[in-house]
Amino acid sequence: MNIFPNQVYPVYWYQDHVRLIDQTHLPNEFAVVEINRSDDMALAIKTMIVRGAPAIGVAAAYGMYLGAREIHTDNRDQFLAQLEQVAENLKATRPTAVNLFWAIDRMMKTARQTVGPVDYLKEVLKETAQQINAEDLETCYAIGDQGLKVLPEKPTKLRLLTHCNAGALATAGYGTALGVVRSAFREGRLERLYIDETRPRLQGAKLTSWECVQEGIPVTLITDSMAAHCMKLGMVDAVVVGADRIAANGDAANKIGTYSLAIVAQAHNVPFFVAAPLSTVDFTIADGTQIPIEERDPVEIYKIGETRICPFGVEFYNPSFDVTPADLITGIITEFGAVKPSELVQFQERRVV
Ligand SMILES: CSC[C@@H](O)[C@@H](O)C(=O)COP(=O)(O)O
Repeated sequence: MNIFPNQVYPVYWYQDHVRLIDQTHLPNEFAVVEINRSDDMALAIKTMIVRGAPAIGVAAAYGMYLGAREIHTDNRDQFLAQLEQVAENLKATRPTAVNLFWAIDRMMKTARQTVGPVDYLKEVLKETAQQINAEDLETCYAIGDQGLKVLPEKPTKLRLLTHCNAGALATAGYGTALGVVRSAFREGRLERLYIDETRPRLQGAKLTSWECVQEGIPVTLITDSMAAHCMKLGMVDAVVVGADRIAANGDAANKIGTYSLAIVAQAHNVPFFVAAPLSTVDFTIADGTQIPIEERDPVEIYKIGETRICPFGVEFYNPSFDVTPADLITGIITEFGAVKPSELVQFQERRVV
């Protein structure tokens, strides 16, 4: 079931262009933007019109095809050299979510390995982007199913807590962490979802709560600083979050605030799950110290709406992600099963590219 109206998805191919749900306007306005050029896709990723690790991977795959379409040469070597430039431009948008790099590398590898004239290569790139899009949706459903197997058996109806938006909007549809919540809801296993508002960009308040309201999922919004209090009162049975990049040892980068949530969960003996596709696992890095952390414009923290909330003269630090060490994670829920962080390497061969 698609939670969006009129066969719209967060990222999808429509006739001869890509359409994106503009996530900067939700929840007040549901707008769809058309993307025809690779540069515009890069800008949409940078400005977070499209956001969330799997969704920016899908968007970047389409960005590669749009870029390929703009290259006018019949010479294969020249085509591949120019496509490399397109890839670099798209890779320079956001550094943390590895899905972006995974999708671009997969597209580049496809182009290099495909035999035939340039026009045929372009056609294959379009099909590959569409395949990445379709695969991501299937992967989310599988993560939802796998999550159901490892959520606590008691109580029958669970009170879950999530951070940021790892929902349909952050993927090709359905979601990873919110996919698990969604599956629990559909199976009658969800009492309530608590959502951290997720300072500073408020993806929890603006996006996750919007998704839940669309589907009738019972939801309570809290500020990030309330999670410990809620756990102390016994209001939370498990935490489920997404990830932007998971190292080979299971350290997981996700939206800023996830790490403190994991510490709080451990202090209260609340299981802490990370739900993510294998495209989010970066087996080339041993641990989380090697994950690049994006720093964003400080305006995100010194203004709420149009109002400045602090005096002039202060300095700012605005890291957009943090890394939760593997030992704070109860299980990593992938499309192939949920495992302890230390067991993640068993899936290495199953990762495409
Ligand atoms: C399935 S999305 C998982 C993560 O990408 C999500 O939790 C997150 O941190 C998104 O960050 P964002 O900065 O909004 O792109």
